[in-house]
Amino acid sequence: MSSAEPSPSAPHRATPAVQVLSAEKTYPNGTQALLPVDLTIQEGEFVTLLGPSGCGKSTLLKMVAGLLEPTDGRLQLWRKPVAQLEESGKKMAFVFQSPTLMPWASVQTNVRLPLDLAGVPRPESDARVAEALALVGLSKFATALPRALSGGMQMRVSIARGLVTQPDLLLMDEPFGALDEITRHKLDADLLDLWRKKKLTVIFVTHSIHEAVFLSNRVVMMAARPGRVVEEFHIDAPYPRTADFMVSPEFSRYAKLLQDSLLRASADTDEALA
Ligand SMILES: Nc1ncnc2c1ncn2[C@@H]1O[C@H](COP(=O)(O)OP(=O)(O)OP(=O)(O)O)[C@@H](O)[C@H]1O
Repeated sequence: MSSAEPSPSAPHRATPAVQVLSAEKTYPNGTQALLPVDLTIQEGEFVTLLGPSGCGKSTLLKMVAGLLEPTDGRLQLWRKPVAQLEESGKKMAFVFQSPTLMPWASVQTNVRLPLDLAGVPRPESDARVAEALALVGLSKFATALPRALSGGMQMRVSIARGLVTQPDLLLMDEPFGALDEITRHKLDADLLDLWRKKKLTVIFVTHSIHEAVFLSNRVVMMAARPGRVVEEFHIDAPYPRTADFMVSPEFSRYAKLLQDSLLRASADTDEALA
């Protein structure tokens, strides 16, 4: 699925897609999930949030999605408040760790759901469902029920359901965390193809250093208790990134940098607990 066209490791255009402006989050029970975070993500960037459990990765992603309000500070998408994203003519989609498919409905009905909810008429929704299924390589399974599919294929359905709305911003919370390693690598590679083809802006949450190096333009390292951003790394390797990249000295160098940073972030977390 890879194309030969060179893709810069820098974003496609210098337009901020996401601006997190001193946004912080304390849950009603008093848990300080995030100290103020400042983060700008350019249009077309692939940014990964990495860090020990409980450092606020999901909280930050949900605030970007508008699913959670910051306690203080604010967030903007294409320079508009998250709730007014539509005014910018841009769209976002959220892909969760679990595919959360309707078990009684076919693959195509599952993928069509966001379009049905938005009242998109049938001929147009049919075409868009077909395109989304083709993008994730599931055209042949349009009429199958989810239980007939493997975990990796179900995750593809979930990604197709995100893509069917033709989003500009794709938010992914550990989407491949529950999959075996081979399936995960395949989906990572396919995701990079989609990102390049559709010029998406992606924020991706993972616990995997290798996945972060393979996918990202930039990795944001976070520490816990309280959750905060501690370091950032630019992964300046060119795209397309192939299996060869994963066994290159360059890859190992980035993986070591991230591993050391993750150890520091985890030590900070342990100290906070002591
Ligand atoms: N609804 C909630 N109410 C209270 N505390 C919460 C809530 N959701 C998350 N937390 C707490 O906020 C902190 C950050 O949680 P969050 O899920 O954002 O971290 P994370 O980095 O995504 O963790 P993980 O890697 O384990 O998924 C944790 O201490 C968590 O227990």
